[in-house]
Amino acid sequence: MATLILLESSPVMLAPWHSLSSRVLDSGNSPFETANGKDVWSYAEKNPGHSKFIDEAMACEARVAVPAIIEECPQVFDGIKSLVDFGGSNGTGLAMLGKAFPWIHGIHFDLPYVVAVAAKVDGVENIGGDMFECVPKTGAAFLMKV
Ligand SMILES: C[S@@+](CC[C@H](N)C(=O)[O-])C[C@H]1O[C@@H](n2cnc3c(N)ncnc32)[C@H](O)[C@@H]1O
Repeated sequence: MATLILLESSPVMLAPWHSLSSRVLDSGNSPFETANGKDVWSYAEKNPGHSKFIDEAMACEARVAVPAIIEECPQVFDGIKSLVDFGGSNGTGLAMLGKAFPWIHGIHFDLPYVVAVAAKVDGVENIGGDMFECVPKTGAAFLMKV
């Protein structure tokens, strides 16, 4: 979990804590936007190093959470032919699900700049897009921390 702790304690992520009043008293902008000039995902798009930092931090949490899902509730995936991981970051979680349940056609869906640098995984299709505008057709949806 080291990368997650390093991300959350980085100057970019700590600065919003000093701008909490922006939400309550001022413009209604999020504290992140007040501190860093853009919302969190636009900021990541313009700062590839920070985006990679987020992806790696999400992956270290996924390496803990997804094996627990696979071990504790495999029956959830019975009969599922296709599954979209919405906001799947660098695809770490979906790759683990695909390995555990190889009959599932996985679709890794995230913002285009995130998918562009995600690893290619056998049995997994990468699709970039904005989930608030259009989503791929699928049998099931997987959302973790989104
Ligand atoms: C907190 S991360 C969660 C990552 C992953 N699901 C996990 O739990 O490890 C949120 C993800 O949602 C993606 N995201 C944010 N807004 C999105 C949108 N409008 N459409 C698609 N993906 C989006 C981000 O790029 C990011 O990868």
